[in-house]
Amino acid sequence: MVEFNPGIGRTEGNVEESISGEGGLMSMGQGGTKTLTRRPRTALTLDKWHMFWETQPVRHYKDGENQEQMEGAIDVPQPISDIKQEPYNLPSNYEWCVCDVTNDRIMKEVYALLSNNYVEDDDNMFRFDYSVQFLRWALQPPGYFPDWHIGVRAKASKKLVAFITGIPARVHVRGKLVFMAEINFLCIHKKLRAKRLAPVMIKEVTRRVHLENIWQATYTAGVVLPVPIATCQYWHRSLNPKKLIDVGFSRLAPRMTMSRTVKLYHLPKETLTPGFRAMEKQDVPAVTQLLQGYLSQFVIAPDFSEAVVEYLLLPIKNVVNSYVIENPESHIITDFCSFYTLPSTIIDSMNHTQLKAAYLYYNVATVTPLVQLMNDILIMAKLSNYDVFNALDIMHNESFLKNLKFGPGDGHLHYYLYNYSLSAPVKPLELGLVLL
Ligand SMILES: CCCCCCCCCCCCCC(=O)SCCNC(=O)CCNC(=O)[C@H](O)C(C)(C)COP(=O)(O)OP(=O)(O)OC[C@H]1O[C@@H](n2cnc3c(N)ncnc32)[C@H](O)[C@@H]1OP(=O)(O)O
Repeated sequence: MVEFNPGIGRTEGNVEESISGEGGLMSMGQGGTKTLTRRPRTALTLDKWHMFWETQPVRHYKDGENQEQMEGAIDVPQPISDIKQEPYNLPSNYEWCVCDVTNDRIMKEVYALLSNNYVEDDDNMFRFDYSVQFLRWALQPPGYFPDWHIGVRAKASKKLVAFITGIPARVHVRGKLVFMAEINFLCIHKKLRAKRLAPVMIKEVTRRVHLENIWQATYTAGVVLPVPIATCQYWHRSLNPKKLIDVGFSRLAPRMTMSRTVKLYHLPKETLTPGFRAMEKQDVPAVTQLLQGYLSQFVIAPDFSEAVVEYLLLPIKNVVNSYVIENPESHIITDFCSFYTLPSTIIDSMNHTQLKAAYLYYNVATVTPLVQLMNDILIMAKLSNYDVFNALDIMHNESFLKNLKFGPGDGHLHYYLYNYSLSAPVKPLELGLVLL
């Protein structure tokens, strides 16, 4: 999947070096097809020397991939008073800032940075286009810490050039409740790449998380770092095949015409399950119960309180869509499904600027067959003009993907834990956690 080109060598103007004295190796990736799986252009391989990651409390390849591991924290917590009180040093022409996500002007800057510099597919045809509204939702869950929304600015121009965020999360790991940070939206302006700024940003967010007495984190990435706890695959269900083919997201299959393809992906105009409707505030306790019951079977899953369910899963237009099935007679909520909205910019297309993608989020099917529930959610996405519906092969998703005409993408998404070792790797179907 990825290729390491060892010939690239050491880089100039190495930010991390100026702080920690380490050198800077860089690697280049190869092209692929169309899944955007948080894979930056510089891809990494298993046997690469990870100058930064080698120093971190994560599992390392030298530990032996299949060797039995201890389960639990790698490093014990330090006393808070021993934690470095000052931010890490940046090169002299840059400074830290907190990005106040409630501030429209600052969010415009964050949006500009991410929409021009965040994750692209290997061929640089598509780039994630997280909306301001989505970012606000993703970054302010109950109990969030404003100073975990970290920016780096150029001192002279004050231009925002890099970003990383954390949010607090309660996660069950093999039945044990662990307080964690979910780290996301690590982004460095294209002109500042390969200067070892990322390790400094990761160390700074780690420091701020530690100051809240939290010692574990979880994150996902398209790159292979030491060492994924699980590797998942994205699957894609065409909703608007003509546009997907036009913009190069998918190809016409051999011996298929456009009109046969359009017919193949046709969906009914109405959902099929009686009692299918949008989730409302009054459903929060029932949905929480459904989720808690369902998610308890997975090795890694969020601990959803009613407050978190209300925050994360009540529908917000163009951010998150959630549906329940209410039994028409008993009025009991028996099933739940949801997706979030993450469009991508189509980088160089004559006819289209944006790909509207829905990403499967959390589902629980207790009465309705999961495949039927998923068919209904596809119908809802189609009715709302999404172009494609994406799903990972986690939880029980594999059971319906092929049936509902999802096709496998080329990209993989790797899940990671920071400062937590698992006794064995986790299969995608043992994962009950979706990171945005
Ligand atoms: C307790 C609390 C703990 C909290 C922290 C938990 C950990 C959180 C970890 C962060 C989770 C983020 C989750 C997401 O947001 S995943 C999304 C990541 N973002 C993108 O892909 C956007 C486009 N790319 C970029 O903006 C840059 O290429 C980034 C910023 C990714 C790297 O910038 P750049 O290309 O200019 O590189 P560098 O010279 O500064 O630094 C090179 C070093 O950085 C390591 N690297 C490269 N990519 C990633 C990556 N995605 N996660 C972790 N490490 C990564 C790399 O292995 C090397 O270290 P080593 O191999 O030599 O050792």
